[in-house]
Amino acid sequence: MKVLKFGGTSVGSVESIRKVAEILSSYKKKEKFVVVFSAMSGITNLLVEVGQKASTTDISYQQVLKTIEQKHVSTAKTLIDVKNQGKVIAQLKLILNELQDLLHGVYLLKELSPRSNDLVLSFGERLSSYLVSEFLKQEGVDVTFLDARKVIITDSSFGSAKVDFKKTDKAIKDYFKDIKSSVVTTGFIGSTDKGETTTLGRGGSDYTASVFGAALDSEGIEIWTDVDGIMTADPRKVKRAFTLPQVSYIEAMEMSHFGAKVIYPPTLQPAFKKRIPIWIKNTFNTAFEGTLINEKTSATDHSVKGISSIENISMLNLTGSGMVGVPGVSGRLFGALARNFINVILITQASSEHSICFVIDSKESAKAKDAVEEEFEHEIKAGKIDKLHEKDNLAIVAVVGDNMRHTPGIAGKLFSSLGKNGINVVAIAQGSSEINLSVVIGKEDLTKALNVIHESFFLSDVKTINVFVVGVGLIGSALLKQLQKQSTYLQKEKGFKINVVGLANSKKMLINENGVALTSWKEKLDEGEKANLKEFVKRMIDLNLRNSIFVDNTSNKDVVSFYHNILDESISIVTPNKLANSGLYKDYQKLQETAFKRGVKLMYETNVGAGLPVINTLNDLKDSGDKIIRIEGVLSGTLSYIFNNFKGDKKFSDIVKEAKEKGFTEPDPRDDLNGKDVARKILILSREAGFNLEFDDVVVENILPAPCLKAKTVEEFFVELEKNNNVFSKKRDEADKANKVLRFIAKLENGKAEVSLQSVDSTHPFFSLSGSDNMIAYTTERYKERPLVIKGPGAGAEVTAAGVFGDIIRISNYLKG
Ligand SMILES: NC(=O)C1=CN([C@@H]2O[C@H](COP(=O)(O)OP(=O)(O)OC[C@H]3O[C@@H](n4cnc5c(N)ncnc54)[C@H](O)[C@@H]3O)[C@@H](O)[C@H]2O)C=CC1
Ligand SMILES: N[C@@H](CC=O)C(=O)O
Ligand code: NA
Repeated sequence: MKVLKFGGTSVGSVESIRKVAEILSSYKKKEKFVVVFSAMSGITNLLVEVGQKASTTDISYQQVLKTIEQKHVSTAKTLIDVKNQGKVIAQLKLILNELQDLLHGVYLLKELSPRSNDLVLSFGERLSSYLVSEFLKQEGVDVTFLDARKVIITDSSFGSAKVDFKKTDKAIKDYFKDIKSSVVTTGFIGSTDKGETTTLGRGGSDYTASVFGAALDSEGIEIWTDVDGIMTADPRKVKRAFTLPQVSYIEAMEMSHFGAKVIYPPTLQPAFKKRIPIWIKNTFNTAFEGTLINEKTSATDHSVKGISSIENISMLNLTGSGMVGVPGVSGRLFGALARNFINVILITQASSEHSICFVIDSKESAKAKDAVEEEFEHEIKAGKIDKLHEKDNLAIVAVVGDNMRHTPGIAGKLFSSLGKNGINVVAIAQGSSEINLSVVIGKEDLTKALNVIHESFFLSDVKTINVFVVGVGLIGSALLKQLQKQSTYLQKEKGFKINVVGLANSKKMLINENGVALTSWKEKLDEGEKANLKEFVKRMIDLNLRNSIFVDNTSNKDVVSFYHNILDESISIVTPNKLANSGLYKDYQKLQETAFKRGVKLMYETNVGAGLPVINTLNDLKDSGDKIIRIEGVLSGTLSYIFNNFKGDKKFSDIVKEAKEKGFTEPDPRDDLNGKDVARKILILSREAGFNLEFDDVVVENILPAPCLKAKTVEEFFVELEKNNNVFSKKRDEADKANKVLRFIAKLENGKAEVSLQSVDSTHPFFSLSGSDNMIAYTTERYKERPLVIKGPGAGAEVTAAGVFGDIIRISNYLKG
């Protein structure tokens, strides 16, 4: 015979009771069943309140009682046909009168003993079960009502009474001998030998179902609730959590120990013991198959089955030299906690024996501290043991699964995914059963940790990368376009989804945790709020999303001033902006160190040669042990374009304008022409090559006449440049006479960097450059005779955005791995 149990929400309203009847109607023809009901949702809380009020002579208990009465009577009026209503309501009133008399007694006595409290609470199940049983009969389901107090025999520990299985099993079996119909019974309650009403404690109705199931050797128990079953993680924190079709008894125990509200597994122990399968089903989604809990997890199932968590915990640490090698310290410690009824959630002790850590509910930390310090009073006075050290605002995350046993790599995966997201692990515990691995972390990191772990273990197919983009000008907007175009490919082929969470330019900003639609980002940003960089960065940090990347597509100094803080918060950075790496050497070094310390990435391939692999190549050479002898290059797309096209047929100023229109120049083209942009690039390459240079160490030849430099705006600059065209044609003519061309060349040799305009002849490798090509030649110990050369377009929106995109992909691969 099957045993079913419906929780409070399933009998909480007329509509849900109708659903229950529908579900049970489908059983009636097939087989008999036992069905256990909880109190209507909200009623148990009202019963607690009404008892409290009566015992403190608060006469408003009568109002609460009225509310309880109304809820049941009005439900009966709607559900029960007129011809039966009188009888059913009279019976409900009879039960309610008994409650009223009881509360009157409590009111007079000004006392609510645990015994009378249990009696008060019992009315919730008695009322709901009776009412639903009458409705079922009316709907043609053949049931008999049984007050479970007649068969569930307990001791007298009121509040959480222990079932006497011998007597209970016999009573249940005896009762069912003569019963021809299905049976409706009350969850949560039992009675002592002497007939005193008791309650079974937390999750009591599940327990009732389990007790019946075990006594009747049931073929299965169905727990009907308002969710689809046991999920991989708390769906309020992990949006992509999903229902597990099957878990083992042990997995169910481990998972819901940490706060899963679906079931309270200790109450299912009697059923576990008899290996009775249990289904968790949703009253409001009957088509869904729910979760089956049975003996064994399939060998092919995920190694990690679920992730559970508990919040608001504190960690206490008992330390002291007097503990090492002294037996009995832990016995005394945990004895003191037990005597004070403090539940210990997790324990760790390092093999140095110098300290014992334990984790408890934060609410109990003051009590625990007192208890332990009292226990070790003498040792503390003698300086052998220190006072308890307390750490609050913590959370526990645990991964659980039968198949974790003997599967190497789980801990590695867990810790590396946490580490890459900057989540600090405060303590670790794994039982030798290997089916639960718990980590203690800061409470503020809980949601991030759950999502990171969930993605690592369950969604290895697609990982979310959260991107915050500042600067949506030429490069930024080209990047967004590329991101949008590649989105499907990246999800399908690379296994990550790039979620653009934040967007900002100098006027507006926008943050949307679910991702900004890249087809309409411009309109969305226009409707956004006023830009405030500090606030933007703060919100990004506060959101604390997993796998976050900050992308700076500006040429702005203020944005750079946030880099350190961003990296320190374990957020990676990608940028084409050269200012961070060409500022003071100590700042450059600090950023590198912070990124390394936090396990995140700072990537800037586009700082030199736009999308060309200039910086990555240099790092590969260096990392593989090569030594850089000389770096020589045309490092400016703008200057390359200008001099490649300055052949006498066009004015110099017009070619500069063309370079700007083609998107090669810096926002202010003077940054290119004054040699500064190239100086920054050779400085960055020098630093990457291992030289500790400052910007002022780079010898720069400026080719711009003073009036051009002084001009206040870019427009004014062009006016001045036009006036000075002859300065440039003169240089060109001189070179031409010698069969040479002008090239703006950067060089690093013997630790010295310089940039200058040179005339080169046809034997020089830079002679034949065209378009906006950059060319970089690395002469190294391994590439000594002929240098390693990188050549190609070194400026422009598409190639630069592609380089930024490449860095984002590299970081995504790293975070994913
Ligand atoms: N154009 C090219 O070929 C290459 C450019 N780069 C670099 O790429 C970066 C971007 O260049 P472009 O897109 O051409 O510049 P742009 O002037 O077109 O765009 C700059 C963007 O940054 C925003 N911005 C500026 N200050 C800001 C602030 N304080 N807060 C928020 N947003 C701010 C602007 O509103 C704009 O959206 C520069 O650092 C440049 O050196 C690097 C390699 C090649
Ligand atoms: N303005 C720069 C763009 C790339 O850094 C250039 O012209 O090279
Ligand atoms: Na590059």
